Amino acid sequence: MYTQMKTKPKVLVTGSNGLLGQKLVQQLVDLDEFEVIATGRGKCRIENTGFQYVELNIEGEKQVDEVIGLISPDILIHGAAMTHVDECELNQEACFKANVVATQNLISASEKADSLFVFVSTDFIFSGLDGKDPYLEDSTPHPVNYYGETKLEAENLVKESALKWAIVRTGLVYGMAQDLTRSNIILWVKSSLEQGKEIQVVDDQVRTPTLAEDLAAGCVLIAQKKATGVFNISGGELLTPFQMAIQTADYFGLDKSLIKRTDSSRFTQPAKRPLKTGFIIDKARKQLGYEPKTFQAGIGILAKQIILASS
Ligand SMILES: NC(=O)C1=CN([C@@H]2O[C@H](COP(=O)(O)OP(=O)(O)OC[C@H]3O[C@@H](n4cnc5c(N)ncnc54)[C@H](OP(=O)(O)O)[C@@H]3O)[C@@H](O)[C@H]2O)C=CC1
Ligand SMILES: Cc1cn([C@H]2C[C@H](O)[C@@H](COP(=O)(O)OP(=O)(O)O[C@H]3O[C@@H](C)C(=O)[C@@H](O)[C@H]3O)O2)c(=O)[nH]c1=O
Repeated sequence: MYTQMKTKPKVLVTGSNGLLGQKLVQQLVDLDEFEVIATGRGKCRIENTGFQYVELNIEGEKQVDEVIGLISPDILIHGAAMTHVDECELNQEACFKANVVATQNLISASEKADSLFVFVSTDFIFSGLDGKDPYLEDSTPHPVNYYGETKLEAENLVKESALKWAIVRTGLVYGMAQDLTRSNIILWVKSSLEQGKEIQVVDDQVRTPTLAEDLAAGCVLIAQKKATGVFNISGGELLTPFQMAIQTADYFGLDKSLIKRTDSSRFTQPAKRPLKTGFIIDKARKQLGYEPKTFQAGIGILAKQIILASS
């Protein structure tokens, strides 16, 4: 279960088996400044060592109370969520439990432990219809899908709590990790083109795609500085998915003619996507010293990890 070591401040991570979670645990362990407690649903799927793993389904109020009460983390980084946006639209009860009820469980338990609560949120709290400028930390949210509604509701629970808190907003995270339960844009474009499949890709949605390692690095900076408030932690380039797909094809020398440009009126998914999101990241740059990789450099990092994973 868990052995009290109490030599360094304790950081507890939720969602450790996920894309962000695996990168976050790796960076926290490598930093060697914290005692790292990784929590996740079911068995540990992280390959590295140097941390303790505790099974924790955060939808269980009693289990959350027991684990947080026993560990009493100095910092809790809450990345766990139901992240399949379409699945969230179609199964709203499951989405509410995973994204709202679970967050309330963690808040209640953390208030007793007086932890710094770092909540990972999303650009999907915004409508994407507020004009061409990317979003600032104080922009007004208007979610257009249920996933976005639950993440906004969770943000408000955090803000209304008695906790010291930070909210990390990011968007369109891409990267490679073990046994992921969902793909991400570079991986699905690359695998589709390698299989000779034609893909319809929108060119009217705008994002600031974010390398998973950069998102993790932003969360680590907040933990190190015990920073509070809202921080936009994303890539620094505004790109459409079509532009991202073309850059991915060019990088891997794949057939660009398979990428068919479309737009949101013709390409629809079960859950509506906000049209133009993306973030201004000046506050994180100035206050945290955060500096993301370019999208090109991010693809290069993924390319190396794909080669390593297949060797
Ligand atoms: N990916 C993206 O593009 C973006 C993500 N975000 C936010 O970043 C955070 C991390 O996202 P990402 O790493 O990509 O997502 P993943 O889906 O890769 O990871 C989410 C993790 O949460 C875990 N989880 C879900 N429900 C529970 C539960 N009830 N108890 C315990 N663990 C649970 C999942 O467990 P299991 O592995 O068992 O399924 C999974 O490991 C999320 O909060 C997401 O909303 C924000 C913007 C963009
Ligand atoms: C699958 C697909 C997606 N797209 C576009 C739609 C969208 O803008 C972009 C990514 O679509 P996906 O459905 O893969 O990812 P999506 O669910 O939109 O990703 C979201 O995940 C959640 C967790 C977040 O918090 C958001 O920030 C965002 O990253 O690519 C196409 O154009 N063609 C396609 O065939």
